[in-house]
Amino acid sequence: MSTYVNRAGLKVAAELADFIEHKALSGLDVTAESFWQGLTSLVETHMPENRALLNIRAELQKQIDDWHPKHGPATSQMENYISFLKEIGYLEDEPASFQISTENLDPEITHLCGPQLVVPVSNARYALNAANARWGSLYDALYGTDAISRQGELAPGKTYNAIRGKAVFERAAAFLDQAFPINGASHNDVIGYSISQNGDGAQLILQTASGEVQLNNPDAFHGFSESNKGLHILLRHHGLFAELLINSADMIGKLHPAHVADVTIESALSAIQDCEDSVAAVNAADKVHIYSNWLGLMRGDLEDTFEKNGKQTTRRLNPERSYTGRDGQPLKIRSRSLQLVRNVGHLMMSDAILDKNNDPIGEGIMDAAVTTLCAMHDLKLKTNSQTGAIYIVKPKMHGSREVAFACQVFTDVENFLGLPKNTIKIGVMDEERRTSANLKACIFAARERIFFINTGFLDRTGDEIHTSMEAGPVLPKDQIKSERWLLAYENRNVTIGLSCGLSGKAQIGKGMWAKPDDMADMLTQKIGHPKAGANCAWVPSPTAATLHALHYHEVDVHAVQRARLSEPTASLEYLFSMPVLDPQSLSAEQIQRELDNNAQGILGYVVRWVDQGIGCSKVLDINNVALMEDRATCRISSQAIANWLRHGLVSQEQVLASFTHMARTVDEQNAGDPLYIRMSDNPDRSVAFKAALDLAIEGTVQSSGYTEPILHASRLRFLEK
Ligand SMILES: CC(=O)SCCNC(=O)CCNC(=O)[C@H](O)C(C)(C)COP(=O)(O)OP(=O)(O)OC[C@H]1O[C@@H](n2cnc3c(N)ncnc32)[C@H](O)[C@@H]1OP(=O)(O)O
Ligand SMILES: O=CC(=O)O
Ligand SMILES: [Mg+2]
Repeated sequence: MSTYVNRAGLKVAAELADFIEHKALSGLDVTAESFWQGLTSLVETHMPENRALLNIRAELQKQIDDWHPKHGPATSQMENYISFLKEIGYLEDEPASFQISTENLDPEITHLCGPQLVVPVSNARYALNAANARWGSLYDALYGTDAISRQGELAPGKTYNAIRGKAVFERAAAFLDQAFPINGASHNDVIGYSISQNGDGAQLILQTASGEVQLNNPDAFHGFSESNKGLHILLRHHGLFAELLINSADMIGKLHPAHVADVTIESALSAIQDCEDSVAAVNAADKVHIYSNWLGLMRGDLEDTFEKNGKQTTRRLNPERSYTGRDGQPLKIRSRSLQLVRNVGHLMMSDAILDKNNDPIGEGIMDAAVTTLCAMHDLKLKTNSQTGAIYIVKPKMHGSREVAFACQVFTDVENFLGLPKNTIKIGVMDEERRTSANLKACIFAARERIFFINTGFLDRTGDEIHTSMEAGPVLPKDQIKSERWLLAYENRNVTIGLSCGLSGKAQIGKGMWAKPDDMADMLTQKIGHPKAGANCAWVPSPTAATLHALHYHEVDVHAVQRARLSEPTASLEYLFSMPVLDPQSLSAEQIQRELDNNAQGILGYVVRWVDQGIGCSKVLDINNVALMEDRATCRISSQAIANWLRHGLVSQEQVLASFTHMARTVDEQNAGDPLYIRMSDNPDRSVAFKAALDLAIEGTVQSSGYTEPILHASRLRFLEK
């Protein structure tokens, strides 16, 4: 339990007050008094609306729950369903045609297209890595993953496998041929890359056995530099930089016919430092930890010291990259991804601050004020945004009134912190069904500050199940994702975004690649995102960013967007078309396997959340595929079980038996973790086991099917033990 201090009528956890007054405010022209006064009035003005919005969610859900038993699934009488949604205010009137008018956005948002990395900001080591993931080694990403087959003679082995290395050279050359083609030759034919300088500047020389050749587009050569690593040659295609490192003495370079020791490419153009679904932050200490890391990123002085491969390493933010431009002039290139921060949504309350009635305040309101305050350091330093913008990603909003509410909170934060109007930009997650159905109205509500829309299909799938809980049993979770509703959702997001003028002004983003170790599969599938017209799509790691970046060289996203501009928007009928499952279509074994798979995923995720405070984990599924699990994926699995329980496909005893059985499997999988606390020895005494089970058994009554309330309460119970 926190010790509180009084600040302008609020009770603030002492450690949070200390952080704000001695760290976050230090060096800014904002006094502690004005900050606390501003926060107090923010809370007083907005908490009633925050509560009202949550009540509306519950009220609408109740009416939808009541409708289905009388009428059946939406697909059985779509017209009637749509009229009903209009009547209850779930479906809003669509605004007339308009274009967004957001100003002062960085080119990483408006023009450059590339991967968007997400990272739990609670983990400084990873957060720094994400900020530095603007550039990544293509050689490392290819060599270190299944992007190059690991079979037979290509298997990585214990020491460097030169055959695998050669396959890496060839794949890298294929990339160079695609992005930087050579007149009448291939990069595979090049035996020397060099620079020639004269009074007019620098020129790239490519030597083959049959003589000198030229890039098709000589303007793709941008500059060069020399360092103790070798000669660095800077190229650019589709706005994205790539660098060849030439060094004949290097261990890798000497094996390459043209001594290319590495190909490094621009990878994560932006990174979302996440305060939401990938973190476990349940009390004032956790929030202060998160805010401190974000402050460090915004001040540029975050560092973390840790042991890696038996060596102490200190990680810091990378400095800008320096080159000599083609014109002979010094050239600075950004080395860090553009930092965005994801706040929490409107649901959760935080007792890090209590209001005048001793009630916890909206955590989203607190995040808005504190993450903006921290980002004000960058407004002075300009090492992150070059245009004076603060980028806040706002998740889990339902409909346009909730978006308008978030924007109003931002306006008031700007006012009390003395920031120009619309300094805070909003990234609207399109991840709740009511937002997808009213997307145009949602964008309209944020039209002056919106910097992205993004299809968070994981939360969105959880909400799809929860919203139609009473319609009937849902399909197994992998099948849900290939249904027509999801295609309509993804398509509508792009076409509506384009019709509201996002192209060239803001991002249309797509969702997470949730199989962090399956890079070959990602390379095949995720090109679908830029091909659909997405400026960016989420990746779980820097390596995935480097590989996904290749897709943005292959696809000209702005051309796709131009082509899709006149495409009609998929109808609501498709959006609401998720079918109910015919229970007879699944065998008892299939039902059991789906239940076990969901139970394993929930347990594997929850046990680390509750016992160790880890909000995002790699967890094996029943087929031994490592999956990224966060609160959104846990929402899907728990809602899926809750739905089958509700419709009698599984019984409560069966669910308990499955969790008990899978707890043993999860315990075995974690046997190598010295901090791990086993569940299966005594499930009745394991807070984590109970939390996992509750998420499924109590799933139908969780607000929108969210996992946060049970996870937070369970972690707090664990900490009190
Ligand atoms: C539905 C949604 O909301 S999706 C958004 C939420 N999800 C996320 O944010 C996913 C973020 N990703 C992660 O947390 C991790 O990649 C996990 C949990 C999936 C896997 O983590 P691990 O098991 O530790 O990964 P693994 O062992 O393969 O790699 C660790 C290395 O990769 C780096 N790394 C992994 N993920 C990231 C990341 N997202 N950002 C930066 N670095 C990362 C680590 O820094 C570490 O390198 P280091 O030793 O040099 O520090
Ligand atoms: O936040 C992303 C999602 O898919 O949910
Ligand atoms: Mg989400």
